[in-house]
Amino acid sequence: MTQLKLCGIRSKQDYDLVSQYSEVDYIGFIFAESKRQVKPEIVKQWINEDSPASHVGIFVNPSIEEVLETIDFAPIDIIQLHGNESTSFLHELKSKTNIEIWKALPHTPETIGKMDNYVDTVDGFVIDTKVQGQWGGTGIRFDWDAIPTYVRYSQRMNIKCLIAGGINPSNVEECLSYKPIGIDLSSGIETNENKDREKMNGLIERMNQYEHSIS
Ligand SMILES: O=C(O)c1ccccc1NCC(=O)[C@H](O)[C@H](O)COP(=O)(O)O
Repeated sequence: MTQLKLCGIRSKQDYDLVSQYSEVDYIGFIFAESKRQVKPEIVKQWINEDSPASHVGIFVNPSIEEVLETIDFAPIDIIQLHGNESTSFLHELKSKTNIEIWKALPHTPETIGKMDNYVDTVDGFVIDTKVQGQWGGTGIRFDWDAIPTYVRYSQRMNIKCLIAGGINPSNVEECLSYKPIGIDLSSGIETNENKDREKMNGLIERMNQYEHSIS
């Protein structure tokens, strides 16, 4: 099954809702400045460390100290970087944390070249929509005809690659038809800034329907 990451958990209620679905592989928390920003000491109280899902901490151009302090508080399995972090920063971060690091990159004609720069340093990629002045969580999709190029790249390089940006229950089957390795959603499962049970049910139902239709 396609890997599933749900991001931008803002409350214990959000966390408990998304944790109910066995299909969820990754649960993400935004530690960067955002309407979805959460504090590590609060996230620690929400996380169930026995959860089969991995917990992902999202940062934008953080300092090494900021990441270290955050993961000291919150039991984070994966660091996802959404800014302009350099490869030397990533090397240093890896040596100091020794946990999985994913680099988020906006989809542009130059993205594959950028992946080449990072591929030896990171454990995975998230390809998201480029929106001027925003780092992520925009609810806007990019041209999904590009997805197979990212899939071929990640298979060739043997590295994880999730597709993000504007995926929701209504378009998830279309997205899956491009055969991404994993997908990452935030806005598409929200109503009034909370994760929404009906949208979650719709998402999982349609993902399962798609999987059955191709099996
Ligand atoms: O979601 C945010 O507010 C955010 C802010 C700053 C950096 C990254 C952010 N989100 C990262 C994610 O992994 C989102 O899931 C991804 O961008 C997809 O979001 P959406 O288009 O809303 O589904």
